[in-house]
Amino acid sequence: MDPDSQRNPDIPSSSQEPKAFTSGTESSSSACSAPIVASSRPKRPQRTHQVEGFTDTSQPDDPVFPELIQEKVNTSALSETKQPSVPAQHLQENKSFRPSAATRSHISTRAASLPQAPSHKPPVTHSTVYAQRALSVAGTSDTKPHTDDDFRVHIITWNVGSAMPPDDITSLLGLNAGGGNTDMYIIGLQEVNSMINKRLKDVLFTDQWSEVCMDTLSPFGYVLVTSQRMQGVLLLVFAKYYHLPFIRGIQTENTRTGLGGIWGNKGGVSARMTVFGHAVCFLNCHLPAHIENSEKRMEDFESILQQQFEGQAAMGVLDHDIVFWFGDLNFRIDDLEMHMVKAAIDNNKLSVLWDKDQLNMAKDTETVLEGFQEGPLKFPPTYKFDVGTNTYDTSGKKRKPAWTDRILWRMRPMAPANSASKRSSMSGLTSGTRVTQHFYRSHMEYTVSDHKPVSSIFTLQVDVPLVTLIVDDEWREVTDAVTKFKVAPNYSRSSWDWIGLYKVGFKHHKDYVGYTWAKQEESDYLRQEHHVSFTEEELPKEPGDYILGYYSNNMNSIVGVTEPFQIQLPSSVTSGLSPSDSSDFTSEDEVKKGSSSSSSRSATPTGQEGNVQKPHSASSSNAGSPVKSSISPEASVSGK
Ligand SMILES: O=P(O)(O)O[C@H]1[C@H](O)[C@@H](OP(=O)(O)O)[C@H](OP(=O)(O)O)[C@@H](OP(=O)(O)O)[C@H]1O
Repeated sequence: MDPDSQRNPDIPSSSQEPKAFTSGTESSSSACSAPIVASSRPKRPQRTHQVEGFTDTSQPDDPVFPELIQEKVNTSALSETKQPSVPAQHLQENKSFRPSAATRSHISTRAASLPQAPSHKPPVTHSTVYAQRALSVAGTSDTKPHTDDDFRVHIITWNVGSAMPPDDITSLLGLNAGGGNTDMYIIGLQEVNSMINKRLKDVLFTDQWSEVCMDTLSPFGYVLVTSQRMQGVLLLVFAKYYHLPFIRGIQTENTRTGLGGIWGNKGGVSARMTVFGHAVCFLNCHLPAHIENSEKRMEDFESILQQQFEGQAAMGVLDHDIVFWFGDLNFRIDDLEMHMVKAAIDNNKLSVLWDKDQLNMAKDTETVLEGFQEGPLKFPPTYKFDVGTNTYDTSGKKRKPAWTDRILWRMRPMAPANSASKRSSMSGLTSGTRVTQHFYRSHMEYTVSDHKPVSSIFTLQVDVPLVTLIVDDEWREVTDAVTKFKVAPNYSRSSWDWIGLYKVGFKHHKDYVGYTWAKQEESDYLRQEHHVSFTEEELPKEPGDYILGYYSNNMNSIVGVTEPFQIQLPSSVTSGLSPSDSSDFTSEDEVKKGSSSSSSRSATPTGQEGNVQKPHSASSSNAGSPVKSSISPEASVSGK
């Protein structure tokens, strides 16, 4: 019988599917960077004006020119802040955005070929960094709960109007109080001075905007991960330095849409990467100006979306698990006269303007905008101001105020379960990912440009693993060979679940070198945490890096893993025991030993509840290397 086909008939097959979160999708087949000049783009049916999936953004209630929001320093939180003297394991980032985050608390410090999070935060000389992490989101009226498990992404967009950077951007970055709790900063600028002589200087040296951002962020432990510039459109991606090993596959692209696609004064620059295994794309756009160009803006956006990232992770913008789209999108407020717009702003009636915002209107009709979400526009229009003031345009142009500067996001939709497309196999990718917007605001205090900057903080989370295994980072004695495990409340256990011991570099979940049943006594049912141990016979003779994997009998897959840890037992233990030395087996087990060859891949121990007493455990200590189970859990089950 094929053990892999032995699903528990009581469990519907859909619920037996593991929810894996890995990165990478098939490349879209769309043509590379061919501008779309679609005169009539597909429209989609009208829907109610509502922000899909938006949970909350907590901006102060429609203040007109709000005063700088007072930083709320939570003193009780402060008293609990993490100081650098706290042991390393308590300082470890434990973000659920990372795979198996909860399993990381055991602090494996082993270097091994499997990806692992930093075992501890390296010493930080900036003494306030840890204190700051416990504060509420800086400079905001954030009311969303967020924990250390969140991966925090702070996005800023600003049309800087060819201005020099201001001396101090700490409040823009939320660093003046409570800073340092963000994991990544994404800064999208437009109209960075790109005069020829300035560009030449910027090629030789770093441009001043990049410089000021780096200077401001580096004391807080942020480093520039990547940047992309297309004339005045600049995208900067920063991350905490200890995330660098987990930010991979970085690629950048740009699309010119100015002058029919040959000039880069308008267009989009993007950076894609996997962040802890999740494919994320950041897209900074400067779309055409002027009220009458709404349709052109959509066309250009569609053209920019044709960007294809080359290489192994060849994919388009919308193939990413999460896309953040921001910039001077240049949409304006239709219909309403200038005085009505200004009255709405002055009287704090911004909602009057929402329905006339061209982007909001386009969201209802444009297919290409489907899935893009945006928080409510509770800040006043960020364009157009007299430079150096908070006064809307008094020049001869008399531009109507507009929310030109925007930040949106999009989760990759799940393919229908029965879809035959290539992506259907990845349909679960984003099912457990959650993006929460914590605030969406403007920054009125910056006056160097005719636009105000806009920023937003997001937290990214994925489901925690169904089973969390906790193990010490070294097994030097047989008595160390213990693991604790916790199961998620929604996890359906089977008494035939087992925990396999794998040598790092294993190729298949059946390549365990030893295993033990994930026992659960009757009296255990309400316990959160369980203990199991490996006996001497189950331990490998070969020292090296190993991991434990929890195999779910119901789901036919591994649903929890540890990071690599080291096994190095004393020679007295590893001197060799013949299989017959194991006294753990019933005579029936002994009879069945022959069914599992030590040289072949072990059969999946998919135990159907049979009429044979399960062994407590099975021996893996057979002669030869790599050590294979001399008897698999499967072999111990009647009828196999
Ligand atoms: O000519 P391109 O390269 O498209 O650049 C445009 C023009 O400079 C616009 O000036 P004008 O109105 O004189 O044509 C300006 O509009 P405003 O002067 O209204 O700001 C736009 O600013 P943004 O709207 O910030 O993009 C800017 O993007």
